[in-house]
Amino acid sequence: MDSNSFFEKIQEQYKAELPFVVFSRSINNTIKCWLQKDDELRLTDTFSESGYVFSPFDLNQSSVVFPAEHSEQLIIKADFGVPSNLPEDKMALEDSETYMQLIEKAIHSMKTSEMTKVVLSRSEDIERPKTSIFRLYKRLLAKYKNAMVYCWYHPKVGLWMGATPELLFKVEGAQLTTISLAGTRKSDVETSIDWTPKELEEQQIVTDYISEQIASFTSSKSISKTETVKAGHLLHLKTRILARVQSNRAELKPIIEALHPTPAVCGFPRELAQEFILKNENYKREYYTGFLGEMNIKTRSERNRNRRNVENSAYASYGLNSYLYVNLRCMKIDDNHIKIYVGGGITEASEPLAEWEETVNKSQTLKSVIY
Ligand SMILES: C=C(O[C@H]1C=CC=C(C(=O)O)[C@@H]1O)C(=O)O
Repeated sequence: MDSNSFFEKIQEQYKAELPFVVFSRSINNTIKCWLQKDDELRLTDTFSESGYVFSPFDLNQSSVVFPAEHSEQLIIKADFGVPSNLPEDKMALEDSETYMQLIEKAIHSMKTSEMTKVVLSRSEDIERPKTSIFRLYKRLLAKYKNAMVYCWYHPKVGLWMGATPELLFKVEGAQLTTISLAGTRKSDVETSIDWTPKELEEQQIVTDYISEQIASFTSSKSISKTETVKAGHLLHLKTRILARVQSNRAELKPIIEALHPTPAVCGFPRELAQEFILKNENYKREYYTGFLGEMNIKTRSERNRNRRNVENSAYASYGLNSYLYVNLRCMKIDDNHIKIYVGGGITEASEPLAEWEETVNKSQTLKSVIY
């Protein structure tokens, strides 16, 4: 199937007001879609289905699933196109005061409580230009080749689009991979980055937390060196954590509960930070900083492929694979408006103005494809 017929098919689905998700996987250079055959809203809190899941930040709210048995899946080789020369951003018009006051409040609270990090966020409403959502999606794809670029739609929920740099985790058979991501800089600096102690500390909190959270059900853990990675025009600190899940069939729910929400989108300790967010942010994150992706996909894997004298088929096995991403750098789109969601990690060493500017930079990554 070529790219035109692929997108035409999704467009027809959208016109018929049927649920779909289209997403890129840069790792194997593909774009895939799931088209649900009816418009039923199916929810999950067990994460045991084989399907595509779309979950909110607050898991007390429901997660939507497109079950495999009710969906058609299509896949094409990615043709990301060339990013057009889009004008650089218009400044955020919003009043920065409210957001900076919220940061001050968090810093004050950290001085008087056990909380050491909290991720605060805000949304920005802009008018939707006449561009079709598929054009917007293709522009995002062209600009964010390393990200998981998605567009998700359900007629009873709405339309979300984003380009996330953050894997929540993937499970391939018994192999669990997750990352810790934090720290943000603009990537226009040519010289190597001198990350500040505040940024390094913020990212280390995430790595330590993840290691601890998975310790009780994994073995053979290995933690990579921390590196600087690019996400659009931003840079982040990233560490990769690998481990084996101690059972043949890795059930998703305990892993999700252990890792979501990570201190990269919530804070530390998790309960205190989550309470602070839900009480003080003054808006609903909905699916922003939730997670999304394919879960429990039966996949054939072959072991010992190099051993010529062994019949391969004897060594082929089926594992369940899941690829879940944190919903960052995302927006909710309706007929006339686009709501962009952005946030950043706050510690006691945070400077409110710099934190505000960081969220402005993050919203620019999305706005630069909208206008
Ligand atoms: C919460 C967001 O980013 C997180 C991921 C990477 C770096 C972050 C930071 O530098 O604060 C955040 O923890 C967001 O982009 O809305």
